[in-house]
Amino acid sequence: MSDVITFFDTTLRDGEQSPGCSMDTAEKLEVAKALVDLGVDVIEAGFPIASPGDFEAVQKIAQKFGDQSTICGLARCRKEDIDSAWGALQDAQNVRIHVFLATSAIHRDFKLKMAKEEIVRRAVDMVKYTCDQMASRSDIVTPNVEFSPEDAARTELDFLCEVVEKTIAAGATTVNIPDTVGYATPNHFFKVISYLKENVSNIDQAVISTHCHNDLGLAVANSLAGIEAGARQVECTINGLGERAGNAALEELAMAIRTRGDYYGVTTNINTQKLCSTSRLVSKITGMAVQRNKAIVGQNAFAHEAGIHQHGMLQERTTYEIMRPQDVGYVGTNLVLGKHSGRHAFRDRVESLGYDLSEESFQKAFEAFIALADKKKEIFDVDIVALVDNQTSSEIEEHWKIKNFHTLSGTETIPTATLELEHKEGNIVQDAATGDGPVDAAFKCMERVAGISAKLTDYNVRSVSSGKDALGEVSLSIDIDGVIFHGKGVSTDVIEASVQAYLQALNKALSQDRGRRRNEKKGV
Ligand SMILES: CC(=O)SCCNC(=O)CCNC(=O)[C@H](O)C(C)(C)COP(=O)(O)OP(=O)(O)OC[C@H]1O[C@@H](n2cnc3c(N)ncnc32)[C@H](O)[C@@H]1OP(=O)(O)O
Ligand SMILES: CC(C)C(=O)C(=O)O
Repeated sequence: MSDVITFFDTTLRDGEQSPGCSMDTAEKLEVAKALVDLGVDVIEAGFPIASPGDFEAVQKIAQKFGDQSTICGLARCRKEDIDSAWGALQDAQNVRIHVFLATSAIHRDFKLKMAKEEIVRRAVDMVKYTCDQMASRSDIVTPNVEFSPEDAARTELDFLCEVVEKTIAAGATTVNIPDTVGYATPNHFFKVISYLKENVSNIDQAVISTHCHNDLGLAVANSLAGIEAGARQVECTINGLGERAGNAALEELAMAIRTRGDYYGVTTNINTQKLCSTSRLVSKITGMAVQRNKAIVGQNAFAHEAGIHQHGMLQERTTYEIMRPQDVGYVGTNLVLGKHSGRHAFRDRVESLGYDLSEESFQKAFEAFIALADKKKEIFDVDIVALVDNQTSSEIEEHWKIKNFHTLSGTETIPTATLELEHKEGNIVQDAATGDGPVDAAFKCMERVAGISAKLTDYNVRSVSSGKDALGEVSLSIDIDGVIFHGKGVSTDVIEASVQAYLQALNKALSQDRGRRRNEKKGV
């Protein structure tokens, strides 16, 4: 049987220490519920002495969720802190008190101004005091007490061993080894945990835990190195929130352990399918956006845009994916269509949207897609539907085709359009016209070239997708000799879409032999 790693989530305590991420009690209860559903083993709900609000949140979370997860409160090595933590937790089931005291020379000398002996004495006394408080409840046989030598990663190893050994002897059931300032590297952290395992005589009486900060971007790597060395609890936060650059990200640790179970030989109780929804909830509540390329829960975490990758994915997903998106509850598009995409991915999407195109139509749609992708950052399904629909409806006989057009408009300018149209028999005609605006000028110009006089009866522009590079779809109707013809055009440029739509309607009219009045003039 492989060991199960205890997941200790501190989103509500260390995570809340991220500037701007404070949560009120109602928000903390919502996050706590999500953490319970996620399968987190221990929830550090707050630092009760810090404020009445924190006290209340820890108390309410413990009362509400203490039967489903272990709820923990933080305390300095001070009686008033421990009393406060116990005050918040004492009426709930499955509770833990987490006491901490810094041990590194920098913290001893400059912050606490305490000698090594005082540190040991205070840590031992306060662990014992905590155990005594908790044991006052008749059903608590072994008080659940965690001790953290703050800044352990920068503490002299022999002194760290002494503190850890004595606090375990005083009753700590978990010893947490914080890399408080994110100074460690994986090999270094592996050595610290290994050293404790080899040199602390009673180490087997407590669970070794990691608490890694991300100042060098190594929090997850260091936590994994800790697991390799024998740690069996990891402290982490959703989305890697936390003081400064944050803590080890829970979602990354959970998926690293799951994906590389072959290597670590351990498991977790995390219901990984809830990772993305929990991440979204925490992001919404704290207002801290998740970067798009964030591992596991970022919008791009399972998105493939490059044609070669998409082709590989369509043959066999594992060519470019080490995890299944559904295993983390990812909702999004895997194959993102953009300028780097190829025919395979485009065909796959077009087919999944329900189209069965002839080879010729597919080719034309693909060319239109590539042209659009050059102008637009992201192509959505609605864009493809508009493109293909436009393509299919333009399978009407093209008497005239746009070669190029140019419009001019402005406050001091007479709106003018210059067009070059190609007739189906090959001759090219150029003309120009003025109008009320560039669209009207272009319509008049097309009528002159095609030799048709039409009346615009309806004209609509709508945005197909969102963003400033969204596709505009123009649909219009023209009346020629009492018969109505419809046209549709799609482009990121609404004037171009208008020209396409108008010409489509004119072509339909010409197919019915309507309105040919002046074709002779153009030699057609
Ligand atoms: C590494 C970590 O993340 S530890 C957790 C950090 N989180 C927080 O600090 C958030 C909540 N903190 C708070 O609300 C406040 O800092 C409080 C309520 C805890 C204390 O507030 P204050 O009494 O005003 O003290 P202040 O924060 O200015 O200074 C910290 C005091 O705690 C002492 N202290 C720091 N760590 C410890 C410790 N582990 N055990 C005992 N005393 C400690 C400091 O020496 C200093 O003592 P002093 O007031 O006698 O000089
Ligand atoms: C309280 C301790 C565990 C802490 O947050 C740290 O050292 O970073």
